Amino acid sequence: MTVITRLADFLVYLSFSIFLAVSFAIFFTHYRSGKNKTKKVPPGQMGIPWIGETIDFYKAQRKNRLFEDFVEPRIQKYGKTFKTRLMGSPTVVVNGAEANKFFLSNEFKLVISSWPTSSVQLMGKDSIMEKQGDAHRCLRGIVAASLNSTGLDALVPIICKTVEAHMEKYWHGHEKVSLFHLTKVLTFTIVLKCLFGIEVKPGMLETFERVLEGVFALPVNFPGSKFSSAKRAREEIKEMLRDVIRKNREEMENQIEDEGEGEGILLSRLVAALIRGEITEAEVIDNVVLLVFAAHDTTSFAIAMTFRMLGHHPNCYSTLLQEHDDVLRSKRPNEVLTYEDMNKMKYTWQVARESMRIFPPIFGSFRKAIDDIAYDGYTIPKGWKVLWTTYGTHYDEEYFHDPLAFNPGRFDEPVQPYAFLPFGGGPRLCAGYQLAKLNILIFVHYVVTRYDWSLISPEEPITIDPLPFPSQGMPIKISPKLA
Ligand code: HEM
Repeated sequence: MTVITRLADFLVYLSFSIFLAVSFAIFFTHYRSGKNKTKKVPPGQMGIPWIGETIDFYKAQRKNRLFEDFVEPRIQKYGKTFKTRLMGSPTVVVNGAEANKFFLSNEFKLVISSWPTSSVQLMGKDSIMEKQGDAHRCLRGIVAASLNSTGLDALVPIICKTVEAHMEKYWHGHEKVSLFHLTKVLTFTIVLKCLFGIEVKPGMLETFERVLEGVFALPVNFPGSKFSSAKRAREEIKEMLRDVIRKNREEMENQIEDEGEGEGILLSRLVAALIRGEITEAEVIDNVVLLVFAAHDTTSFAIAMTFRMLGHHPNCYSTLLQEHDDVLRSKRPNEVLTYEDMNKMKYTWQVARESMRIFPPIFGSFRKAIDDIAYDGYTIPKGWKVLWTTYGTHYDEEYFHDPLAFNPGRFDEPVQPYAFLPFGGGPRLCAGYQLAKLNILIFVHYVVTRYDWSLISPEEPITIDPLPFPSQGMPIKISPKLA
């Protein structure tokens, strides 16, 4: 056989293979789309290819009107379950207590949490938010052991001392402070120092903030982009944490025979699990980073909104003040608060919950269908995303009478499960909600018992980037109370 004949055979063979591959691809695409056509997917608009309705979504988000400008008009048009396309993914937005219960409690069975590529790269693929099944259970167990009532009992005096030192440094001698900026500094210190035993050094908060700025940015790593700056900041944090973890490990290994596992703070528990071989060093690092982010902007926004609502509702403020004066009277001078004191702050917690109902720190979050899901008479195809929202129930008359009115007393009565969910629900319920509660109650106690205060800009707009925040940092006027 000549070279030419061989070449001709080869070309025939190649053409035939290409023909088969193309036919198979066409058949497969038709079969799939035919299969999808038989499924009744929820109503809604998918918008233009790939981009879908992402621009409308972002525009509404920037104005902090995601619910009013994006979700609500579509609910009016299509109902509580509707489809759209966001950031390249077909997505079904679901609203209502039943939907929240269905999707949040079926985590790992029908859906898994699904974060944008940039979030995963910056938080780390080994963080709890990316873990499923047993790996998730293992990490959650470690976090929960530090943040259950025994762990928190020990944390209360430490948090009190941290708040006192913070006020001495940043409030004392000032007539005006930026409440939101300072609570960010405080919650950052509480997480780093109280949970991880890490001293906050100058510039650290700024480095963490640079990472946060890239969490929802396009994952393009060119010089000058938000994402590449965030990646560099993430590397710095990794180096810093690696040193802290290795030092901690060395200390614990040297004491391990006499003193057993850790001293109770979260980092010690993570390092103890590392020593036992249950988790890796990368997992410790990624989870410290994740916990700092999960804790700090959310809690500071919840605190800021609690003060905003107190500023707007003087009657609620008087009731709350009475509660704290009573707690103060039950203590000796300079005696710190205890975990039991938190139970005496019932009204304060109602005020904070009502503030989080109206201003939830987290809008909702994305899940991904791991199988075709039958829901509400529709099929959500495998691979599609599902977005559950806090606003979908928080602002719904069906669950909260006169939903836009601020009424902490509504929490006198139990709320329908999965209707009030600033902390999410199901297996991924916020692992730190008890700590967030302590932070809020303790901080409110110190401010209202030590200072008279008023909002400087009561109608300050709320912006989102990527989480909500008061656009002017929430300036307040303060003056120390006379003893
Ligand atoms: C007011 C403050 C806070 C709010 C509103 C909040 C809200 C939330 C929400 C809505 C989720 C669920 C996300 C989802 O379903 O995808 C979540 C998860 C989580 N939160 Fe919080 N959070 C707060 C404070 C904290 C604090 C103080 C910590 C820890 C120190 C923390 C640690 C976590 C962790 C580790 C998860 C992931 C749980 C998992 O995947 O199993 N959060 N949070």
